[in-house]
Amino acid sequence: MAEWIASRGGPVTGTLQVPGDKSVSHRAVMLAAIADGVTRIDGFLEGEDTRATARIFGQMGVLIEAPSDGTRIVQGVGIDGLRAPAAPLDCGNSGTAMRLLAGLLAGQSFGCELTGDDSLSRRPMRRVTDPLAMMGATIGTGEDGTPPLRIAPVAGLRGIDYASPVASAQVKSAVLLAGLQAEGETQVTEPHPTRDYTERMLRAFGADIDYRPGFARLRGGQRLTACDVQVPGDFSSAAFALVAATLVPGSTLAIDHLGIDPRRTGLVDVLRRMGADIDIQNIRSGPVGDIATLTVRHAPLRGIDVPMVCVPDMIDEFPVLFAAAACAEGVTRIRGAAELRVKESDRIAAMANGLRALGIRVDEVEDGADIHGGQPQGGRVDSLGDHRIAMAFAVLAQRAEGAVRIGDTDNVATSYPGFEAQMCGVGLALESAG
Ligand SMILES: O=C(O)C1=C[C@@H](OP(=O)(O)O)[C@@H](O)[C@H](O)C1
Ligand SMILES: C=C(OP(=O)(O)O)C(=O)O
Repeated sequence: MAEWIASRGGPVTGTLQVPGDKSVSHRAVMLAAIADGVTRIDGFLEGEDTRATARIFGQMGVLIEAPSDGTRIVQGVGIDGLRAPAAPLDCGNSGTAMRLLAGLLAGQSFGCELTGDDSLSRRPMRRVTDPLAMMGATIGTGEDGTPPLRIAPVAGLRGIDYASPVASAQVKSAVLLAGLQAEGETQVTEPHPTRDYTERMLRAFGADIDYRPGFARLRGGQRLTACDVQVPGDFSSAAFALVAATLVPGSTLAIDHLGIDPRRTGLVDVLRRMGADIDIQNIRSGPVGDIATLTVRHAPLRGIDVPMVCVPDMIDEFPVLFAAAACAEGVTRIRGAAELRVKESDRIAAMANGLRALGIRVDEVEDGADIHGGQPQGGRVDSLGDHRIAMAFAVLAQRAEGAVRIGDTDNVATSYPGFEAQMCGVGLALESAG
């Protein structure tokens, strides 16, 4: 099991271009595979999660070439062209892969099994299997609605009008992907708008889909047409360097070619409220949302009450927000974030325990925490195999009094391959242990 030692580095400086967006990369492969024609994907995230998605379509007879890093050429087989896989489909660590594939495969005429690693095997799947069952799918789960998912062949699905109880782009996307193959219309409403890449990309692939924040509707039986995809940099990956540059005195960092969709950039709003100095420049529009250059300079932070309305727009950024809050003056209060408990780890507990080990007071509640900012000490923390927890502590260590040893860091490659090298390149002190 890999470990890191992270400690105070120099100021965070230079220009960075982070790897491609994970959400867009998953969807690009999925839609390209079931479209008619050949799709070229550039900027594809070479992470373990998105590679698992590509591998799974290979198992179902889709030819996907990788002429160079970050490029995929997908020979689409059409919505009715997937072949029954001979073996279980391993989603690895990826909730996005498993939940979206559950929707995409629920209406197929062949059965299959979706499996995952230990972390994914503990995550809740009823949030997708319940609405898919309402559409006529038969999906068996393990105890407590956990993976593996055993999807039975069906003769057809029927559209539904689904009011999702949870603000989750994965749930919305699973229902829409099933709806594409269902009879009649499928409609999804959300308690709070979430990232709309599935809607945007379905439209780019030629589907007739009606959507606005918190709402999407499409007609079943539509075919998709291949459409080249240029994947922007992943804001969730950029968040680590963004916070590191904010925390370390003397820093000025530019992050280029970054997706800045408002459903993803809640952290920018929250950090600015805490006192951060972040500029967004050179905004240009792309098919999956605007891209821009972010420039961030060091600034002292103060604790705030994080507005609950921001939570879905920064759902993957909470680990690194905990790190920022630990170095802020005063208390940062997070509420309405219970979803964090069912990610790759229980991210509230993982961050609270790690911060306490470094001398920071954290009062945990079911749906959040109060983080009492102070001076983090060196020490040992466990990332519990969760990529974002590992990266968040590497950032926090840049302000710690003493080295921070971070356990179980292998899964960083699921979302941010090359994190160590990129972070060292802009000034962070981070090395593999032993
Ligand atoms: O749809 C997506 O690509 C994602 C949605 C979010 O999950 P939820 O839908 O569970 O909020 C996010 O945490 C995940 O990293 C990616
Ligand atoms: C929650 C995450 O991903 P997923 O749900 O795809 O495993 C994440 O990347 O932080």
